[in-house]
Amino acid sequence: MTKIYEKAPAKINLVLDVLRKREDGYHEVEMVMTMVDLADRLTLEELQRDQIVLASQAGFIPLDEKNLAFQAAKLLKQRYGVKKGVYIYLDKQIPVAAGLAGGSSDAAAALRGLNRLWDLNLGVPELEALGAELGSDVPFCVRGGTALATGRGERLESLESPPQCWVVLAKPPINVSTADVYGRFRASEVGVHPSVPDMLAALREGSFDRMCGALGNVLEKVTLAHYPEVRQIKEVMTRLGADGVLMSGSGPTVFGLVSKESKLARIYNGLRGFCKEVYVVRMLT
Ligand SMILES: C[C@](O)(CO)[C@H](O)COP(=O)(O)OP(=O)(O)OC[C@H]1O[C@@H](n2ccc(N)nc2=O)[C@H](O)[C@@H]1O
Ligand SMILES: Nc1ncnc2c1ncn2[C@@H]1O[C@H](COP(=O)(O)OP(=O)(O)OP(=O)(O)O)[C@@H](O)[C@H]1O
Repeated sequence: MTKIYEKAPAKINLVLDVLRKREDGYHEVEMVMTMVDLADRLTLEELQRDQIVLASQAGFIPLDEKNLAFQAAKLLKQRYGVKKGVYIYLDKQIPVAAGLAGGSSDAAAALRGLNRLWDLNLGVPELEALGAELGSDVPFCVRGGTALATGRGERLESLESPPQCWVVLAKPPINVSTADVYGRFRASEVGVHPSVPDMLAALREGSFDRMCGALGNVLEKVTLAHYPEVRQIKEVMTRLGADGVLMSGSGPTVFGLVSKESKLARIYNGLRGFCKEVYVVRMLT
């Protein structure tokens, strides 16, 4: 029996700017996103009966139609008239509702994996378009790497990888709803917007210092106002010596970019003092 394995890495937003609210309720964004090597793992196997079955060791995520990986399988079956079943095992490692696009990356991995398992022969552009039907972050998760994302997040332009560094992720024990954060966001209240051109120049030059200087996320204003613990983690990470510190996506996870390995133990131990979920990972290049 064929088994397909797919890795579903977490993403971070190096820049997240929101330009305006659109007529359709979504927001027009400009984001620079990249992948880190904290990943869920999916195993996909053909089932004898025509059914989608999802299982996971994680007790705290839905395993039915609410799961984005399940939705990805259902979408492919409907769109291409697939009469086969699939068993998907999801080894969940990415924290949930964390701003790390865990669910979106699982959906993207399911699209990639089922394209192979069911011999659908879809190209990356087609998989990205299907991904956009599942969520704004899914097309980027299909493509991977580093990209500029515009529109509601689905229009992508691949970029060079960021200069290699360590990424420390710290997630406070709260779950933040992306819809809530966008709902509370007011474009008119943003003072200074982050500079996307500056981040693009940093990546072109391969300059770690310039990348740290160009980090910015306008959703921080909303999330930090409601969750003081996110602001506190940012302050602690900065004090402990991370070179650049930012909230990812709609939060609550905060990431710190660190160039010197010798700094990591102090930052990790300092954070672990009051935050249980801390990860030290690398950027995926
Ligand atoms: C915060 C980010 O994760 C940053 O990468 C994304 O912008 C959100 O991506 P996502 O979680 O895949 O978002 P979706 O599942 O498409 O939408 C969740 C909810 O967020 C809001 N939403 C999302 C994306 C966007 N550009 N504008 C929005 O206003 C909408 O209210 C939507 O109902
Ligand atoms: N495969 C999945 N893994 C985790 N959560 C999922 C999945 N499918 C659906 N969900 C639901 O989606 C919600 C958001 O989870 P997810 O981990 O994708 O958020 P996130 O990391 O904040 O995403 P983003 O950064 O794209 O906003 C959770 O409440 C969860 O119940």
